[in-house]
Amino acid sequence: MSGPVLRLRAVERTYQAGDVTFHALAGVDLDVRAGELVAVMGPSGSGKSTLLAIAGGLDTPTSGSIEVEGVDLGGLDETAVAHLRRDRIGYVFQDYNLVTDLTAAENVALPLELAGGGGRAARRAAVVALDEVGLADAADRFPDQLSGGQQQRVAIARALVGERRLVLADEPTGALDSQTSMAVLTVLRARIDAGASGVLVTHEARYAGWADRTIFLRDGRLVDATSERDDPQHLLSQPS
Ligand SMILES: Nc1ncnc2c1ncn2[C@@H]1O[C@H](COP(=O)(O)OP(=O)(O)OP(=O)(O)O)[C@@H](O)[C@H]1O
Repeated sequence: MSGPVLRLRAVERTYQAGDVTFHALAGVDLDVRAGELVAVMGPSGSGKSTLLAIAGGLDTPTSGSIEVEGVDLGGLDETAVAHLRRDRIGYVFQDYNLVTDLTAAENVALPLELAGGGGRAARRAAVVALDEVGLADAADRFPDQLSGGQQQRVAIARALVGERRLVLADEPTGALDSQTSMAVLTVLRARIDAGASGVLVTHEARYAGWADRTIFLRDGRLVDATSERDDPQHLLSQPS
């Protein structure tokens, strides 16, 4: 397809506290193309996780539109959004979110099995996905037998197994040391270079450097963006 994999237009998310309306997101536009990784940076409370949750159909905007591979989420009922999320979108959480009593392969196969794929085909696809993240040997291990970095690589394999081409990662390196973070980002970058699209929320400029461009949120607004492969460090020192 030629259009962006993810398209946000005029996205607003407000919370009501008595008479006061709080704008967690105040009109955000964003396009992410196939093969592109966009980093999202900004101070605590600036709306990064809200943006990701809305992009992933986990939260609903107060107004504005979200399209994933040309499908407008606003035109779908709850079940259809859940299906689109399961089939098209991979979400990577800071704390991995693996099912503890399933093996690595079973964790990765889970979204395919939930989508009605046969157990064997799902298992095969899972092993291929684990191989791509360098963990084929760990297929039969349980999460508590894997290091943090290995668990996060399993989570990335699970996020991108099957037909899903959009990965939304909310501080996936937050719980990892810097060497392990590099290994996880290398895997994520390779999947993007192979044609996936990604959004990476991070607090750290050195990790944002793995993205093609960085957008910077402040008080729910996009305040600046780097061009391709710019060093995002200057955005952090930008005065309010
Ligand atoms: N359910 C909610 N009710 C009220 N306010 C909320 C709710 N969820 C988020 N917010 C507010 O929206 C704003 C944006 O939150 P969000 O979690 O998106 O920020 P963030 O940039 O991801 O922060 P951090 O870097 O600390 O994770 C915050 O001020 C937060 O308090």
